[in-house]
Amino acid sequence: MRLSRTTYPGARRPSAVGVVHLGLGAFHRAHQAVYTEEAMAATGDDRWGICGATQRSTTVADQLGPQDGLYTVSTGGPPQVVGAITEVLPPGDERLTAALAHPGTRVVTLTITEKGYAPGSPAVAALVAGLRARARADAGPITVLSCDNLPGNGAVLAGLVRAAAGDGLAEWIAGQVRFPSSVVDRMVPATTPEDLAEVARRLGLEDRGAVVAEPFRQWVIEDDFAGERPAWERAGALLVADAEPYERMKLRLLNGSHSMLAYLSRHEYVRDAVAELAEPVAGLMEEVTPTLGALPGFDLDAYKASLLERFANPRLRHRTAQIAADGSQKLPQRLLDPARELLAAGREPRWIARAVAGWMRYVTTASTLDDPLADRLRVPEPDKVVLTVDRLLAVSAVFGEDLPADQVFRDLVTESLAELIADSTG
Ligand SMILES: NC(=O)c1ccc[n+]([C@@H]2O[C@H](COP(=O)([O-])OP(=O)(O)OC[C@H]3O[C@@H](n4cnc5c(N)ncnc54)[C@H](O)[C@@H]3O)[C@@H](O)[C@H]2O)c1
Ligand SMILES: O=P(O)(O)OC[C@@H](O)[C@@H](O)[C@H](O)[C@H](O)CO
Repeated sequence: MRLSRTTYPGARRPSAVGVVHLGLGAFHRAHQAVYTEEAMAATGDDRWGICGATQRSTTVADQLGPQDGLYTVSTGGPPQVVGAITEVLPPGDERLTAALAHPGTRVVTLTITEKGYAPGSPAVAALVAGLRARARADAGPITVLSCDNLPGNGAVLAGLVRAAAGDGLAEWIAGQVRFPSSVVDRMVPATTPEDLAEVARRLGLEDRGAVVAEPFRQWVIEDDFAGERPAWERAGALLVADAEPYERMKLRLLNGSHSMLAYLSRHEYVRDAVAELAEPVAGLMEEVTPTLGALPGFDLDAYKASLLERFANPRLRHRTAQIAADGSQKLPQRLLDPARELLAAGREPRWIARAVAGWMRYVTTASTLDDPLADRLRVPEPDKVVLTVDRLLAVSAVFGEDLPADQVFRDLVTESLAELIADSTG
């Protein structure tokens, strides 16, 4: 029997939709939806049901629709049923515009992946159509909250929305919409068939929308809302004036290390890769530490140690291939920004160069390349190190104009790539 509000009548039943979410993947279900569920439980304010939409495929709608939006999150103990999602819309569903224009909707959250922030993104187009309808309906203020792994994600999204909306909507957006940045953290691998089988066994019901996550979770949100919001702080979210120091720490230490593991290891899962690569990962973390802003009272050494433990979590089947995908969209904020800052300070970003060389080996040797810039990342003779480094550094959408011109960086990457190729052929 399948999980649904009929077979599991005890699930939370929000009284209204208060949040619209774009990009209803595994991460939203294990992160923002859980915070929202717990905020409703803590306050008794049940108006914060989530209307979730997908832009790319009908898979999630097919999984969650027949389950009335219910699914489970497993972090080690028994699967927990989450009832916060009340509507699931497949790509192109016209109800999305109506939901964004409804006065009860006060917040839009997004997890549309890094490439979802490219100009012309369908998610941004859908958001702008909804905001236009909301302005016409005079439905009141709304907060647009990016939850993707990008620096300054609020400002980036605001820029895309303003550009797509044009002058006609500019005044309304300026008065009615806020775009706070937020930093999100919880490792949530794509669900595997083994995970689904285990959840079915433990729950006694089939759950095709199940997600498996690590126990740790963090959400740092800039406290700049246009109107009401769920009391996420009651579920542990941190409301701050400026998320940037958290963002640097998380993107550079956690996500930078994740990418290094994905490109330097041949293991299928992160948990095994980290056993092999503990030294380079620790080296990378030390190397980027001078580029992190001050976080008074925060124990950085404990955080770094905890990351190594989190990566090694034996319950997580986090595939290195999933993290390696879309590298052209991830390298700049995870590895290249800190490299620039280290170079400017006269330091050699050796471990970053090694991770970048790992990416170069990966994009030139992978049998299929899952990356929006895949066509530009093909190199005719991948065994020729200098040529490969030349060709890939010239992709300015990834490396800008400055890094290719930096001889120290070029030499470090060339040396590392030569070593990696020698290691894999020798
Ligand atoms: N999974 C994690 O551990 C994790 C942790 C922190 C942050 N995040 C953030 O959440 C994002 C999504 O992760 P996930 O695990 O849910 O992935 P997922 O593959 O399960 O879901 C991705 C969602 O993004 C949508 N999407 C993909 N490409 C898009 C595009 N070009 N335009 C608009 N929408 C697009 C898909 O339709 C899907 O709904 C990540 O890219 C990251 O920014 C994930
Ligand atoms: O989800 P992505 O594709 O942006 O990146 C994969 C991982 O590096 C990342 O998702 C981490 O699991 C996450 O950022 C942990 O909070």
